[in-house]
Amino acid sequence: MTDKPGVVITGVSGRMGQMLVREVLVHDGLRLAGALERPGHDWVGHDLGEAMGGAALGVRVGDDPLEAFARAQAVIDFTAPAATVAFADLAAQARAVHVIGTTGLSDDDLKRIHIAARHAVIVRAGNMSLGVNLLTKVTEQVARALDADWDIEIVEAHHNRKVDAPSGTALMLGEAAAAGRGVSLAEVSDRGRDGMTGARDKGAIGFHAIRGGDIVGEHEVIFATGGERIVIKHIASDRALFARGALKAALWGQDKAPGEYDMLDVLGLN
Ligand SMILES: NC(=O)C1=CN([C@@H]2O[C@H](COP(=O)(O)OP(=O)(O)OC[C@H]3O[C@@H](n4cnc5c(N)ncnc54)[C@H](OP(=O)(O)O)[C@@H]3O)[C@@H](O)[C@H]2O)C=CC1
Ligand SMILES: O=C(O)C1=N[C@H](C(=O)O)C[C@H](O)C1
Repeated sequence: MTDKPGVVITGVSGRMGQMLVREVLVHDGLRLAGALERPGHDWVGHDLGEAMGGAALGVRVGDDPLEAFARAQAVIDFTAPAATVAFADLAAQARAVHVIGTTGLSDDDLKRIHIAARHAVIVRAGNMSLGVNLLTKVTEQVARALDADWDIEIVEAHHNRKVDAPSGTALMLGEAAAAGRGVSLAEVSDRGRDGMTGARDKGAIGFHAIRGGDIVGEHEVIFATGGERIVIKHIASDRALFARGALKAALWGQDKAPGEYDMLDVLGLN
């Protein structure tokens, strides 16, 4: 059926890029409209299916985002901050829904994404899974119920290829805990202690990152006080759940007004 919204996948040779291809090919409501890699990448000009080591798909890997976005209704983007910011401008020009999974974005990057969202729908989340998004709601509620005698620490674990820390998910959970406590995360955040740090600051929200092997993604929020501890944990064991969340967002965004949205909007948890 050609009237299904067409999706372009950026960074298509990446861990998430390839997972997104597999998931969109079996999706009932979306079709694969294009695949992109950066200019000079080995896959550019080759059939996507063959580049992935399988049968030909009849989709050639391109390196021209504007040309690809013009033929699509959605762009799904799990790449790197510099690429994502450039894609946000181009997706907005093409009026395509831009689903952003990329993490490690700076405040300047977020400002540029915010500007692009004046003209198109952008759905951005550091984690596209239902479980983690639900966990942010739970974290916010628990933090609201407890006072600053309860120390909050967030521990995340990922594979050894991950380039940013804390993870986007850890930051989402930190924001949720700070919102529940009625404070600004920027003011209380304490990242990766080392050396003679002194005693813990009351009210701090601590972040710790483990990197090793092929860990897909694990996040723990610890609320600790004298004599007791509450630990809330999410374990992702399959990247397909992030890809499925992103495809859900691409479809959800089709009839929305331009603006910035997140997975809580898509999942109806807001
Ligand atoms: N929100 C969520 O639910 C999730 C988010 N992520 C995030 O998604 C991002 C990607 O993760 P992952 O797939 O593991 O990473 P990979 O490194 O496996 O893939 C990234 C892909 O993006 C490409 N890329 C990087 N820079 C550019 C550029 N300037 N132009 C075009 N393509 C570019 C890379 O190409 P090259 O190899 O040539 O550099 C690569 O193909 C990370 O930020 C990660 O944190 C991951 C999982 C879930
Ligand atoms: O880089 C990854 O792999 C992941 N990144 C996201 C993050 O930074 O939180 C989501 C997931 O945990 C996997």
